[in-house]
Amino acid sequence: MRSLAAGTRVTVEAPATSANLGPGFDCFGLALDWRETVELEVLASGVRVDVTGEGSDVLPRDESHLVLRCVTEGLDDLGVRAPGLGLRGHNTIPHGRGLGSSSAAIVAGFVAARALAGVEPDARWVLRHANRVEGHPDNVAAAIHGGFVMAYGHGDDVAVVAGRVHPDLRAAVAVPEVAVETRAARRLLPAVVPHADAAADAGRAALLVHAVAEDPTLLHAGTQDWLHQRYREPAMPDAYALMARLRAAGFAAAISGAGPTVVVLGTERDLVGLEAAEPGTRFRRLGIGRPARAL
Ligand SMILES: Nc1ncnc2c1ncn2[C@@H]1O[C@H](COP(=O)(O)OP(=O)(O)O)[C@@H](O)[C@H]1O
Ligand SMILES: N[C@@H](CCOP(=O)(O)O)C(=O)O
Repeated sequence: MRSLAAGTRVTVEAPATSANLGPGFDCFGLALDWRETVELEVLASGVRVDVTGEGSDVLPRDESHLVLRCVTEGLDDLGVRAPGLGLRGHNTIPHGRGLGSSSAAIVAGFVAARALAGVEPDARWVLRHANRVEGHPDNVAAAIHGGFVMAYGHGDDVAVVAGRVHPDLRAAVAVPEVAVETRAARRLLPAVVPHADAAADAGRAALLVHAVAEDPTLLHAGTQDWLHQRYREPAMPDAYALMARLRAAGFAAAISGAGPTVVVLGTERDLVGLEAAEPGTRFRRLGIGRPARAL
């Protein structure tokens, strides 16, 4: 196994992502223009972790840190060893809000592993590893490719197609203070759903691909879901109610990922009335995000 020289370093940036977008459960992912960076350095020995921003009060400072775990797993797979590792995380994506913080961390770790090992970037390799760690491919695929993606496959056999994004597409997110763990939100989903709901979601998912690519006027119809959001309402009643009110007012609102953030899609013009519709709520407007990359 090749050993890396102490002092080898890389900085990686990865975007926040919004998954599902209504009917695309575990398939659709949208990268947002909201990034965080992490610096990795090969040390002569030991582990050093320094974190600022989101999660800095709770994240582990040892080798169990999610980014470090992915760097180590990636290096291992590449037949490379780091005698020690230092990490400096500049975290901006809030955790457990449905904005893909864990996927950003995981993807950053695998991208960093290849850069530290001095091998060329490989999106398929990162997707395979990141999907295995995350357990669902939508956020990691969007973080790897940027823009709008459709991830598909079964288990480890995962692939992704990048969809076209209309140049005027924007997102607005309302991010609650409270976190909901993705794992907990997944446990709320039923094992069986009515055939009519599955069929309706499939139709809306197809429509959403067209709406995102060509026709933002169809975003409201295209973000309608019957398969998962309603089952998660008990874990995020306020977010669910906000989404329902926004939809009733004509906005293309959905629960972002496993929630509780509410994401609204539209052109800049479509999003103008958000604050007037929900005076107590702060919306952050975002463009579409770039792929994760070593800087
Ligand atoms: N930058 C990071 N560094 C280390 N761990 C992280 C980072 N971002 C997220 N995590 C881990 O992922 C968890 C959040 O994952 P999850 O429940 O899937 O929510 P999210 O929707 O934010 O991805 C955090 O509690 C933390 O354990
Ligand atoms: N398809 C997943 C997406 C989870 O996204 P996250 O940003 O909440 O981790 C799900 O809905 O469980």
